[in-house]
Amino acid sequence: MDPVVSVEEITRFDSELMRRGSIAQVIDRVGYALAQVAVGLLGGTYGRRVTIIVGRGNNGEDGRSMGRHLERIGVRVSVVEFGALTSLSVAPRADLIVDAMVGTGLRRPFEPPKLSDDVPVLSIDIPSGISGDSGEVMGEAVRADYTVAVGALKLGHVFGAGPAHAGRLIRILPELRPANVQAHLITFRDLDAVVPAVPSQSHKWSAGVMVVGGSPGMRGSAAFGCAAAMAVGAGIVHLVTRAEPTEPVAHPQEVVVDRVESYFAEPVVTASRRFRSMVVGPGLGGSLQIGNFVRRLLIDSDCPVVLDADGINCFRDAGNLARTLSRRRASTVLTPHRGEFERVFGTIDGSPVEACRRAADESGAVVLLKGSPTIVADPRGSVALIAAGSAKLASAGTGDVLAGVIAGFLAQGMSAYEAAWAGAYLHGAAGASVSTGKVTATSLIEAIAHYYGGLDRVMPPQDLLR
Ligand SMILES: NC(=O)C1=CN([C@@H]2O[C@H](COP(=O)(O)OP(=O)(O)OC[C@H]3O[C@@H](n4cnc5c(N)ncnc54)[C@H](O)[C@@H]3O)[C@@H](O)[C@H]2O)[C@@H](O)CC1
Repeated sequence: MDPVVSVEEITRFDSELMRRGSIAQVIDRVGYALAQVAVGLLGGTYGRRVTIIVGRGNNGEDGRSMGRHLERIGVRVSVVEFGALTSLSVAPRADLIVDAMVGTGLRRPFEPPKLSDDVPVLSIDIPSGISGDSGEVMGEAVRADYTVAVGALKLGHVFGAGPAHAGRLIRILPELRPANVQAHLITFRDLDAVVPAVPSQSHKWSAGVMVVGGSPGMRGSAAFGCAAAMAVGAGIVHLVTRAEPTEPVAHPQEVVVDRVESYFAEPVVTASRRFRSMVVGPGLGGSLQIGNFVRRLLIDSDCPVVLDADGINCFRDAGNLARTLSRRRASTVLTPHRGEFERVFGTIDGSPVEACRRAADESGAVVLLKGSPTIVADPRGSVALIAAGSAKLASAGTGDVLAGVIAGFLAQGMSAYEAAWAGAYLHGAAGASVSTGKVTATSLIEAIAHYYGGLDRVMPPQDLLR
């Protein structure tokens, strides 16, 4: 897991360095490490020319320090003050332009000089003009070919326009970060380390998953959840679904279908005792009776639950949801998209990470907010960020697949927090590996089964840091 810090966290850390009088040494180390990266990119030092555009803060100081180290090893360096510059587009005599104009200290809309399109640009820490917290462009922003993150990644590397402006992200001096960072970026190594090994003594009920969902005319979602749980190793999957007596129920062949005419909690609670996890919600529909059914099921069942879609929608607000969840004896993972999240927990008008952390604290559940990146917050305060996804995943049914994957992991004994972030990473990484333009729920399930089956062989093509 790679720590990801907010601007507030890093500013506090820098102030502490200044208070201890060690900022100058730190900047010297940063400059040395940056110079090493530049030499690697330039393929040597002899005859190489680097133009460094510096601002007035520590980001600019990093640039100056880098320049001194490059000069020492024979690179021809020109340092240009950002304020004195309007254009670098006319015949820049450089092999590399370094953007050290403004880093995490960005406070107002930025107006970059025009940089040449022909010379690669390396941004120090974060491209100038990108907010270190939201990743949004403030005014205009530099489009870098390389961004060298100093110390920990910043939220702005992962959110908003940050990834698109950063180019290839390289990190130096990872130890330069505050202690007790709460947000972490999930990487392929993390998934690889937690995926459950199948125990030699296992039988199908060791990892049974029950999916409760579907209503007349809304069959697909629950079926996708079932297939996804099987793809990641669920031993047996039962689908409890409401259907008209004559209606065919689409589902994978291996799934056992318990067709009910109405949703009543008691028999489902009794049946749930054999299962290790449940998905509640996909295609369930909404009515007073369904709301009561979901509440009863959550309170009376001892199974870890992934509460998705209509399962979340049947709660009026966060207080209403928290009251029910506080009576549960097992863990809960909520998997809202932004609309579902805001309807229950209120509009996100600041940091989505903070909003998600508050929602987890308020509800006592692990909250997974789908997006780019997906955020998973644990009620104990940890936050995982998953940037493995791709825009190709925005298609009907992919959310149901995610709920099924998480339930499959829960059934194999993973904690709710771990199952949620590992599920989101696998879902995103497998989705991004599909070569067709758009990912359908069916192709995604196949990709997940393939990716999961060969975890020890596949390489992670889309991690931010390589
Ligand atoms: N652990 C770390 O991450 C460390 C980070 N360091 C560097 O320190 C940087 C942060 O330094 P500072 O807090 O001094 O902040 P910056 O240097 O990023 O920015 C502050 C300066 O930029 C100006 N500024 C703000 N918005 C502007 C805009 N829109 N247009 C033009 N100028 C603008 C301010 O007036 C101020 O002069 C990091 O980005 C990184 O490069 C290192 O120097 C120390 C260790």
